[in-house]
Amino acid sequence: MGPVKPGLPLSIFDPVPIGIDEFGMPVLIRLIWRNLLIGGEPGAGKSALLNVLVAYAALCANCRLILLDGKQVELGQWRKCADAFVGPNIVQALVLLTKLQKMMDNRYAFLLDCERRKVVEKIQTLSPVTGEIIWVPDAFLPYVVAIDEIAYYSATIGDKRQREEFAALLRDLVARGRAVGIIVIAATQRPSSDIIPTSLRDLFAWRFAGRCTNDSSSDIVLGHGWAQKNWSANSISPNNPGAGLLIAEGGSPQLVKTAYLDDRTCAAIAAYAADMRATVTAADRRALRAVPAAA
Ligand SMILES: Nc1ncnc2c1ncn2[C@@H]1O[C@H](COP(=O)(O)OP(=O)(O)OP(=O)(O)O)[C@@H](O)[C@H]1O
Repeated sequence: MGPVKPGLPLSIFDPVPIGIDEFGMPVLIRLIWRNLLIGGEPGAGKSALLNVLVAYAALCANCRLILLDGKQVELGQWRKCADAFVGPNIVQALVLLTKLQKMMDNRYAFLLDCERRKVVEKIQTLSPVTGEIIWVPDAFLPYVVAIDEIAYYSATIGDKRQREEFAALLRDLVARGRAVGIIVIAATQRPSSDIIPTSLRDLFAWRFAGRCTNDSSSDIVLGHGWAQKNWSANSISPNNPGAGLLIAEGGSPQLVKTAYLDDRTCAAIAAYAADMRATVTAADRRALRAVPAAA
């Protein structure tokens, strides 16, 4: 594959297409400065949605990927596109999240020094060559942190102290990571209050509930009271994987059927994205996006 042409990689700052609504219209969500919680019973289509989002992120030259997957095979196809891939190993997961936490603190210190509040796609600067005003990418790239099964790390493997440490680190990343470009997308097949306490759920601005076994599980993902207003993911047919209720920009649940990438398609996109990411070095990333301010 030849060098990547300007404009070809996607941008993590753009809205991400995830599926269609009841009218067949495309549904897009903006991931930057947001986190997404995905819940639902086994087979509801959580990993499928996670794969769609990871595929998009992999195709973005301006974001990095971190993957945690206790089963390894749900996100394993994207490991060549990722800066880090952690399987069923709580120690590695803790080391990784601790590093991310440190990076988050450093990024905040940087923003404070620059008197800025959040990472942006491009900033204006003077070209050292021509002296004209140009747009260049921000000093650091966003990270998409995808976790396929929170409960595996926070309630299954390791000892109690390690599980609690995982939960605390995750909560901190979800609570503080947005402004510095850390986007957490976390899935769980156990939407119960011990895995997703309200205080953690409420930190996720975007939420997707695939079919849930009862109204209270649906409320644990979407937020208390939605089932009472007839928005329950329990009403979704078990024969309709990928259908779910999404809370995003509009603030109210919306019925969505997510896109689906089969294994072959994921493999093809992952191979392409890995190639593209290897080609687009840090310098290329700057050059790709450094266009005159008037453009
Ligand atoms: N959007 C979709 N359109 C069509 N089929 C889908 C869609 N999403 C999922 N499926 C089908 O449902 C199956 C289960 O999906 P998936 O593995 O994503 O579920 P899950 O909720 O992650 O399950 P688990 O919790 O057991 O990991 C897929 O193998 C696929 O056949």
